[in-house]
Amino acid sequence: MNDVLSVRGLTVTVRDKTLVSDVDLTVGPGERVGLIGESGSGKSLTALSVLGLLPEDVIASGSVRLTGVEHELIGADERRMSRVRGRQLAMVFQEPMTALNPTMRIGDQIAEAMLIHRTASGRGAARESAVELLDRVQLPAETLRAYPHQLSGGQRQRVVLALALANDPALLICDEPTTALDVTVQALVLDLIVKGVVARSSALLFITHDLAVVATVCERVLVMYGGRVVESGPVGEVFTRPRHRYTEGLLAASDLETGDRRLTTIPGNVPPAGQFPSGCVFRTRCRHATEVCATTPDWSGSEATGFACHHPVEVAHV
Ligand SMILES: Nc1ncnc2c1ncn2[C@@H]1O[C@H](COP(=O)(O)OP(=O)(O)OP(=O)(O)O)[C@@H](O)[C@H]1O
Repeated sequence: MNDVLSVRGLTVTVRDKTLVSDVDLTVGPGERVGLIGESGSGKSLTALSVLGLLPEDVIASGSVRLTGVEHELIGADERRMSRVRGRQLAMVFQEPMTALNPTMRIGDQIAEAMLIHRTASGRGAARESAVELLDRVQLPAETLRAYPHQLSGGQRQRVVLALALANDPALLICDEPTTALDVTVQALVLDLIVKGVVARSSALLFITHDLAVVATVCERVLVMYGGRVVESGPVGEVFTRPRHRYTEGLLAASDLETGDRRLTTIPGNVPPAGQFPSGCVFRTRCRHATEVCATTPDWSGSEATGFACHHPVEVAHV
């Protein structure tokens, strides 16, 4: 099947400085792909190149193709890109206020997103869909009449998600969507993002520096370092058998391995012989506790036959 997003040889420069080098990246239909890397590694510039939202002095070259869009996205003018953004291509950034109009009621903003792209037959139908969209992100119908400043950060980000999903995009790009939120609502927003894309069979490109979040949300991951993709593969493989020294470092520094001293990460599908006393019970205990994690099977006994979770596991004696 054709990829939803195909990025080939993406290079981003500012004046004579190269910020992103020769990035290849694909996202298949309905696939959830994570893009990780330390601060300044080029994750956001890669996403902004796809969205056509780079600052004026920053230049992208290479190729970005999106399913359902005839033309090349690199170099497309704003008129063309504004038809694609919010329709085939939607985004959720870290700060929800930047995506919302402070002077417009939530209901009107969601309805407008559908009317602009002609995905609703009229204002009445658009408002009906807006109520349904808000319900899907667990916000009551009264939210339609609210202004952004009357909502909490978590509620605003759920509105932004409802807006992003309003036109059933082929691809949703999220750039650190929960970083600015209180930890208590982070898990809910992550869960709603996954549910939202799964329900629409939309593909997801998810940018974060948080490896635990990628392990929760994504199926495949690409690791960026110094503007290049240095490693990629299924999340389970990359996080348990990293091939690149930089990925090993990222994993060592992440809270996949630190925190509560009762928590440890089993490197690989089977605990190495002798690492834990026989008769231990290994139980996955995910920080994020989203539905995605709740499906992770519990495993007990000293002879592992399969261990599906790459989150920290709680080790307790029987
Ligand atoms: N407009 C710009 N002009 C010059 N350099 C820039 C510009 N925008 C970004 N950069 C540089 O490009 C590099 C990559 O930036 P980018 O924002 O893509 O990193 P990132 O991996 O998303 O980091 P973070 O996780 O901190 O958001 C950084 O070194 C940054 O300083």
